Amino acid sequence: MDTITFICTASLLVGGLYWVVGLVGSAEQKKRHAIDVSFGSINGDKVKDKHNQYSTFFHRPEEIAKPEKVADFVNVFYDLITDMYEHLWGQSFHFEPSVPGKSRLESARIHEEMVADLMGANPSQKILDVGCGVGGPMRAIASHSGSHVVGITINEYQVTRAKTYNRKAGLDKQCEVVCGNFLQMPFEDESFEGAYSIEATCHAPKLEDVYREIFRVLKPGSMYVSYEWVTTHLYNSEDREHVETIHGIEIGNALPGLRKWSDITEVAKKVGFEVVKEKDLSRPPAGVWWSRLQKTKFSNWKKRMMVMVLEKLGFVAKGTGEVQEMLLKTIHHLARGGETGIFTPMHMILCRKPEK
Ligand SMILES: C=C(CC[C@@H](C)[C@H]1CC[C@H]2C3=CC[C@H]4[C@H](C)[C@@H](O)CC[C@]4(C)[C@H]3CC[C@]12C)C(C)C
Ligand SMILES: C[S@@+](CC[C@H](N)C(=O)[O-])C[C@H]1O[C@@H](n2cnc3c(N)ncnc32)[C@H](O)[C@@H]1O
Repeated sequence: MDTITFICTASLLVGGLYWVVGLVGSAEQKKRHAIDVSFGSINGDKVKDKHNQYSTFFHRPEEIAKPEKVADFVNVFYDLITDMYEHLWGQSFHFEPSVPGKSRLESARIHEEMVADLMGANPSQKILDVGCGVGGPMRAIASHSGSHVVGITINEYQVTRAKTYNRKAGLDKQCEVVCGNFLQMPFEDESFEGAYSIEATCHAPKLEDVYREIFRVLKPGSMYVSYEWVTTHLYNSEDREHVETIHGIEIGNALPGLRKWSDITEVAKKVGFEVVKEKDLSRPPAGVWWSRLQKTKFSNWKKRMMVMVLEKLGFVAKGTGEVQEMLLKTIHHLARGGETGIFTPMHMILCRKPEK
């Protein structure tokens, strides 16, 4: 072997080893630049089946229309993507306006603390996090306000992750996590002094059902804040590109159907809330929320190629590439939704449950 061949072979071996090591570590061990393809929530041999199960919902739209099926399909989605999200995005599964001079994680924290400030959360209160994910916002809000936070998520794996992170952050006394459906919450009437939902109620087949349930568990006089995914006044249902973009967002994010911005207050009032404030937090002068998606696009396509090869070689679970591709397509649609202004993931509504 001549020197050049030796150097090339050695580099390929070292490079290959680097990627493979990046693939097999646990979510916490892995570095952010490794290919994020573990599925802590499901066995490797089930990834393809689960992804097929997920896609089937969109091939049979009548399935998505059945409210009782939606929770299952959302749960399958989070089994598939929770680890991937955590690796590259962190413990908060939402967007935020980018704040000049701040990193994405710092901007996310500001966006989360704003929820606590809007609710006026304080250490004497018990607050509900509706659709809590792995608890990034819950920990930020508990530390910022001193309040006790109870989170609910439909996904059992997220409950395990959230509890682990709460313990590690020393917040397990202040933060609780429950597995359950936010359409039928296992909580007493009037048992919370505040509630919030961050980019979560968009998964509900009917917004009215989740808002009514939140209204039920709040004490009179309590505040509720929500960041909603909606189409804006610029969306035109006659425009093919608009329709494609919105449908693309729904497919890649387990959404049974995006709502119009004007539906949000209407539903809040219908279930009995007073609407105190409503604002699209993505509007200028707020920094754009989709810029980071565009930056990651190219490096993600490189990862896609790598995953394809590794899947063929049997190093990663079959179906991994399909899940990754679904998320990559979503990036495109989300960014398009942001650029055209027809979609926002941060339509904020602040409500109060009236005093009796
Ligand atoms: C609120 C929701 C999720 C919003 C965002 C947190 C996520 C939307 C799209 C996600 C991602 C797309 C591409 C992924 C990439 C292919 C993978 O290698 C690493 C993770 C991604 C970057 C991932 C990260 C989270 C998102 C930006 C919805 C579900 C209501
Ligand atoms: C995009 S994640 C946002 C998580 C968290 N709010 C955050 O910002 O990090 C949406 C969350 O809503 C939860 N969810 C969706 N449908 C649900 C349902 N029917 N009942 C309970 N949780 C649900 C998901 O399990 C997930 O945790």
